[in-house]
Amino acid sequence: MIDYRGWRHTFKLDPDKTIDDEALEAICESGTDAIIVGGTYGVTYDNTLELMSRLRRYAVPAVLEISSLDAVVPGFDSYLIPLVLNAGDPDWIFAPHVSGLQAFGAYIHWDEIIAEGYIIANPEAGVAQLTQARPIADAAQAKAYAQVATNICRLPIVYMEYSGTYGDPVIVKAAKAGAGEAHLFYGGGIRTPEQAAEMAEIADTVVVGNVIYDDLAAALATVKAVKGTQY
Ligand SMILES: CC(C)=CCC/C(C)=C/CC/C(C)=C/CC/C(C)=C/CC/C(C)=C/CC/C(C)=C/CC/C(C)=C/COP(=O)(O)OP(=O)(O)O
Ligand SMILES: O=P(O)(O)OC[C@@H](O)CO
Ligand SMILES: [Mg+2]
Repeated sequence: MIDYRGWRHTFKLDPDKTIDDEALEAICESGTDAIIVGGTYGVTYDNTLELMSRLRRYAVPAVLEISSLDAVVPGFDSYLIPLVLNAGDPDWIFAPHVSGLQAFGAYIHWDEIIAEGYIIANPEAGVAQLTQARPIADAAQAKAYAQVATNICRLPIVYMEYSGTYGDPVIVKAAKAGAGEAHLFYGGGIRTPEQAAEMAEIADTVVVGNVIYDDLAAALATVKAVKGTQY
């Protein structure tokens, strides 16, 4: 089992976006703890395989966050399996997982599988629209969702997802309080070292995504900011 509990910083690379070799090397050699490969739309077998092959030149762990059954590619160090806890369309809670087990059950190494309880808090994000995510009303509700993840579903990871926008630290703190023994990932809208450090003081692992494609130097600066943080 990969030791995600030691991760403080990760980059999330989207197979549907373009990254040249020089930028990929800078990301992989940045000192980040792991690369997560994933995205909501446009993730295919071919673009995932291509990115995985390029990532294998580097020592940094690479894990695939599965968002489509058409893009389950062997060769990653582990597989993250999202469950969207606040999905308004219940088919996003378990239906693809049942299909996935029927399709891939014989090939699964269970010690490579890590489930994540997603709480989607940016209603504008593609993933919120796809899953028809219910809005998070307030901090108390965020805490309760996190408690559902850890105390009822026994999920090892709670993922506070603000994909595309910077989150509310009050909500993230409440999710951390509810997460208990579960490991808290925070992702969304981090563009500066200050934002990275602020969320790293609350969450166990900070995930940096879209800024990689907009401003590589800003993305790289988040690593040092997170690593210098006490929490
Ligand atoms: C041969 C081999 C390798 C075997 C492996 C076996 C294996 C692991 C099988 C899988 C079994 C299984 C249980 C599969 C389930 C797969 C599945 C399709 C689950 C559904 C996942 C799900 C709920 C997806 C919805 C979207 C989602 C939560 C995506 C997560 C990533 C995410 C939120 C990205 C953010 O998107 P982004 O595009 O960055 O957003 P912006 O547009 O805002 O930037
Ligand atoms: O792309 P950003 O907004 O940095 O979010 C990171 C990650 O949480 C997306 O799933
Ligand atoms: Mg993205």
